Amino acid sequence: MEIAAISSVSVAPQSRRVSNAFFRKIGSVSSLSFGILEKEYCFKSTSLRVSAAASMDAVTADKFSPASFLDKRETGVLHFVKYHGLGNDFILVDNRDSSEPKITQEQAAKLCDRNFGVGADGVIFAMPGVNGTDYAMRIFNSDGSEPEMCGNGVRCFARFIAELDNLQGKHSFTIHTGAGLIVPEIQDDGQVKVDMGTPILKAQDVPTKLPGNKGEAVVQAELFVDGVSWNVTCVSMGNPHCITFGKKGGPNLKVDDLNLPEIGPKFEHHEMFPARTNTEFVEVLSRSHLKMRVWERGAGATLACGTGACALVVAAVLEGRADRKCTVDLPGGPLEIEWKQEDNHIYMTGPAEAVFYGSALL
Ligand SMILES: N[C@H](CCC[C@H](N)C(=O)O)C(=O)O
Repeated sequence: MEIAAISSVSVAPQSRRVSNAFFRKIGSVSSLSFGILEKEYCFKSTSLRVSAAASMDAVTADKFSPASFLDKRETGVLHFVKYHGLGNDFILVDNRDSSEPKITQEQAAKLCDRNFGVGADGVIFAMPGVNGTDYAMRIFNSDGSEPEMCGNGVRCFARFIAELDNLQGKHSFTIHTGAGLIVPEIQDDGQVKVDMGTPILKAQDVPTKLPGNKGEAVVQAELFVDGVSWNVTCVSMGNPHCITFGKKGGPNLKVDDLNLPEIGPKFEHHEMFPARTNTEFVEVLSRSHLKMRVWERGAGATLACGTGACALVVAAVLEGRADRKCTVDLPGGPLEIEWKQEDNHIYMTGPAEAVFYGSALL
């Protein structure tokens, strides 16, 4: 499959400038004059043309609007904006004109490839609202599978919409997702606070085949992985999570010592999780400070997982290890999580940042 050219220009600080002329040309993907570096790379059955403009003269970035860039409709070209939430990174697509994703799950997987594509943990589509919500969000993981929800992704989604609509300051949106209604609110300081809804604890709704052992919930239950017994608690945030603080009868986890690529897939594909699972390995630093590493369903080891951070606070409270308001340290940075007693909703607060605008030939 011809993956094709990827042209990207960093949305850089004010000091650097990008050219609308550059973006006008992207559609034709013609070789641009002046300082174009165009190389042909052939990898087995695929070939990839990468063209990257060197410096261009131009207007300042603040006169450049994402909407104008994303407005282009060349066939076979996908314009996107790359975002990340604590290093959990996504290709964001303005899909507000259709309820069908602009690209297939297979194309998404290829775009997420960090060598042959743009590189990302997933592709997120901003789509028209459903049943009166402002918008709808769909996401494809980097393996092409479609999860119900993404916490870091929905913070990026909120910032993406604000940029597209040139909104400044505090704004909140109602978003229809596979996990139901999700409401992110952009704070004055640029952080995004998200009402992530309520945790789902009923075993069969996580889903897990482990039997409920605390009412219908699975709390500190035994899970055998490769003959080793782990204590696990299972929580859904619309997507399934298996949370462990360590092996049965063993010492508390030191998450930095874990070999995630070795152990992660064994949890992800475990027979007790019919829809696979995200797995959070957690270290308790205090009753309000937790540290985690995550192996994500459909994405592997990521630098952060927002739904996972929410799920692990629920698990820590259920296991009596933590209070309802915690700072969760992820490899990419901290998230503030609160599981409110009064409404049973979980609130997550954290950053989301744009990195660059790009166009990919499909
Ligand atoms: N891989 C996850 C979806 C992304 C979740 C994560 N990136 C987050 O921030 O919540 C799944 O298949 O359920």
